Amino acid sequence: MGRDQQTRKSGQIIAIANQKGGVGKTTTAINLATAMAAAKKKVLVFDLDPQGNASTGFGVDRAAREITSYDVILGAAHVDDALMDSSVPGLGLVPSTVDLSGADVELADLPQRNFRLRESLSTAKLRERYDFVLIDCPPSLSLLTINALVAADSVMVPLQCEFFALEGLSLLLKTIEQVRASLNPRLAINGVVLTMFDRRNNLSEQVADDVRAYLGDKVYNTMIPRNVRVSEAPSHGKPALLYDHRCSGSQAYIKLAREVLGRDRARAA
Ligand SMILES: Nc1ncnc2c1ncn2[C@@H]1O[C@H](COP(=O)(O)OP(=O)(O)OP(=O)(O)O)[C@@H](O)[C@H]1O
Repeated sequence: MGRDQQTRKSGQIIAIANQKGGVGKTTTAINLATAMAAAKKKVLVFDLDPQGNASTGFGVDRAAREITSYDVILGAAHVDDALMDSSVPGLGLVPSTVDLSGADVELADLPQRNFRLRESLSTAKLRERYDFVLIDCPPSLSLLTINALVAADSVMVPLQCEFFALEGLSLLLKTIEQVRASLNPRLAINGVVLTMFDRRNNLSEQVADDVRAYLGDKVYNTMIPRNVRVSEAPSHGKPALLYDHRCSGSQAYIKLAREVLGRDRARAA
């Protein structure tokens, strides 16, 4: 048994969230999970986005997604019934399909509607079985995202280095605060990851400086560069780390995983 498995009581559930679309949530879920698995961690990616891009990005064909996160969150299936092996050793996946887009309306009428995911994950004892569970959230502050924030120990926020980045962030931080106050007091901010950073663009630098001035050490030192290999990888059904592990994007996700694991060890100690 590894040293940090002896010292840490339980695995961490991390919601990867930002209500803004296209900021790198799915790309971060796929590649951070892969880099963690390469570091010998047991990782589960829970696809909670009806677009199902995390599932596609791991090469899971839509036709193969029989039991999905939709069934799990509505309580119609156990996590283990939906669990699939991904193309990465040691990395499991709960896939999603477009069915999940109807879940918000269905959840609204159910008892304990904010706690459905927490209940399903704890029934499956995922904290005892995995070092990390990464939940890929949809681009909204819907009941799905609230369920993820209620189930999680912490939130990781990918933030695209562009002009309106900070505007959306304050709404997200307010939502996290509300969830902490009423539904999940232990919810922490795991960290903010700056994505699609473009060194040649002054605006990218400016946004990164502003975010660091505003959030201090909540922001990871590692920035994910804009890199065409990262955007090509999903169409090959592979994480960027398997598609081209030497590209700058893959290397950045390996660095980010080291930083996340280092912070996790420090927290556990
Ligand atoms: N570092 C990067 N370099 C180049 N392209 C990237 C990078 N990160 C993400 N992309 C591309 O940007 C687009 C949006 O990324 P992604 O799907 O990860 O964002 P998202 O926040 O999950 O989106 P949504 O909100 O729609 O779920 C995708 O086409 C992805 O391939």
